[in-house]
Amino acid sequence: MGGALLSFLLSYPEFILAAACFLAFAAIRRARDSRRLAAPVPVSWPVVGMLPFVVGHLGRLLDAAAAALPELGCTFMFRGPWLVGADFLVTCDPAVFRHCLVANFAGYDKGRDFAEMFDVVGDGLLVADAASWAAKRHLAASVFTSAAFRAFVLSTVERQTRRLLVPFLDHAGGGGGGGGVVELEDVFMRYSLDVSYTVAFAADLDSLSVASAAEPFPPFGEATRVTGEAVLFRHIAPAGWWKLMRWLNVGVERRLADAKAVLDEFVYREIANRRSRPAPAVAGGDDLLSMYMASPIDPAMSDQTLRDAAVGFMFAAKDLIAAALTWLFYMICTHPHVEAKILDELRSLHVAAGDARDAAPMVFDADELRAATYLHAAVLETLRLYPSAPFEEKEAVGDDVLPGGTAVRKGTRVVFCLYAMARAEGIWGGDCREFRPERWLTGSGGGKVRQEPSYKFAAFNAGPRSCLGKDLGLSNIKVAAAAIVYNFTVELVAGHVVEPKDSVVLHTKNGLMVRVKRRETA
Ligand code: HEM
Repeated sequence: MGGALLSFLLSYPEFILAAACFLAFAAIRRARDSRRLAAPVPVSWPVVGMLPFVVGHLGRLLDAAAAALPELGCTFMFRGPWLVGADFLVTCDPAVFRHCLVANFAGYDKGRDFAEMFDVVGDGLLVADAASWAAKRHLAASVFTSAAFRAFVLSTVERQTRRLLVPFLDHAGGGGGGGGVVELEDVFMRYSLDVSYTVAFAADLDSLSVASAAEPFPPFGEATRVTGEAVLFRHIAPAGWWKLMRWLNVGVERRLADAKAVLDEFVYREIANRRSRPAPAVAGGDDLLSMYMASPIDPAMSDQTLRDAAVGFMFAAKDLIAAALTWLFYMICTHPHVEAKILDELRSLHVAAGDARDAAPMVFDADELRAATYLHAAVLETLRLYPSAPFEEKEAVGDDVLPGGTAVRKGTRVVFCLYAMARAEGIWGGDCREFRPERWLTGSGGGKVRQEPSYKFAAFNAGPRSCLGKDLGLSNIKVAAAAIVYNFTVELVAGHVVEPKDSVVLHTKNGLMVRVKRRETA
C-alpha cells in the first residue's frame, strides 16, 4: 500500500507540488490569523513544521512559550520538521498536570529517550520507570526521610554557609567603602556544589573558599557543569545528530564522555575506599554514600547502584538550589520593599532568640528560620515565577484523552511548562507576572504560608514522583538567603541585564552581577 502510494506520487510530482502549495497557503492563512492574537503563536509550515517559531525565538523560548500557550488554550501539539518524529505536546494547564502527573501517573513514563539523553545518571532514580522506579524510590525515600541524614544535611548547610559563603562575600565586599562586585550565580553554583559534595561524600571540596574562588571549577564540579550543558544539547538537537556525534566522539559529546569518566573515576574510587575499610567502618556516617551502603533494604548493593545514586543526587539538588538562590536575589535586588521585610523578620527573630551571638556575622539555622514565614513566602514566589526546573517531560505509555479533550497517542512526549503556567492570568490571576510574596500568606498581617496544590505550583513536581528533598532544599535556600540578607547589602550592578537562559535548569544568560557590601547595622 505504502509502496503503491509512493510510486503513484513519484509518477505524478504535480500532486506533491499541489499538496505542498495547499499546506503552505493554509499555513500562511494561519500565520496571518495569528497576528490578530495578543502574542505570536507557532504555525506549522510544510516540511519544517513549527521550527521557524523556535528559530525566531531562540534565546527567549521560555517567554515565547509563556506568551503563546494561553492564546492556544494552554495546551497544543508542537509539530517538528516532517519525518524526524520531533512532535510533542506542550501544556501549562493545571488540569493536564494533575491528570498526567497525579491521577493517571502510570499512564506517563519518563521513557527510554529521556533515559538515554540523561544517561550520566546511569540507571538511577531520576530516569527509572515503573517497577524499577518504585524500588529505587522506596530505597531513596528511606534515606532522604531518615532523621540522621536530614540532620547531616542541615548541619552541612549551616557549616558551609558559615565557613565558605559568608567569608567569601565578606572578602568580596571588602573592596573599599563601596563594596565589591561579584557574579552571584557563580558564587551560588560553587556554594551549592560544596554543600552537595559534602552531603554525598562527607568530604570538603571548598570550591568557594577565598583562596580557590579565582581558580577554575574543580574537575568534579566542572564535570557536572559540562554534563548539564550536554543534556541540554541532547534536548535541542535532533536525536540522530547527537547520536552521530556520540559515535564519532566529537564536540559536546566528547566533552560529555570525558566528564563522565571524571565522575566515574572519583565516585568508584570513593566506593572502593570505603569497601576496603574494616566491616564496621564501611558505612558508619550519615552522608549519602554511607546511608546507601548501610541500607537494610538492599544489603548487597552493587557499586554501579551506589554510583548512580550519588551522581543522581548531585544532579537532583545542586544546580536547582543555585538557580533558586540566583533568582531570589535578583528579585530581592529589584524589590527593595521585599528585602526590607525579610530583614525586619530576621531582626525580630534574632531579638526574640535573645541569644548572645552578637559577634557578626550571623548565620541562622534551619530550626530558627521555621518562624520566618515572609522569607519562606519570598522563596516560594521566586520558585513560582522562576522554577529551577522550568519544564518537566513525560511520555504517554498508551493512547489517552486529556482533560479538555485533546487526544494523546502512545509514545507522545508531553512537556509541562511551569514557567508559562506562572504567567497565565487564568491560573494565577491578573497580577501573575508580579513578584508578590504576599500571595503566599494567609491574612493581612502575614500569618501562615498558604498551601497551593502541587499541580498548580509544580516547582517540586507533583504526584508520586514529587521531589524527595523539597524541605531540605527549601531550608538550604533560606539558610543561605538569611545569612546574606542579614549580613550584607546586595545591589544589582547598574545596566546589567538579567534574563533566563533556555535551559533544562533555569540559569541566567549573563550571570547576576551585584555589588556586595557588609551591612553596617547587622
Ligand atoms: C530548589 C531545590 C529543588 C527543587 C526545585 C527540586 C525540584 C525537583 C523536581 C522538579 C523533581 C522532579 C524531577 C523529574 O522527575 O524530572 C525532583 C525530583 C527529585 N528531587 Fe528535588 N528539587 C530540589 C532539591 C532537592 C534536594 C535538596 C534533594 C535531596 C536532598 C532532592 C531530591 C530529589 C529526588 C531524589 C528526586 C527524584 C524523585 C523521583 O524521581 O522519584 N531535590 N526535584
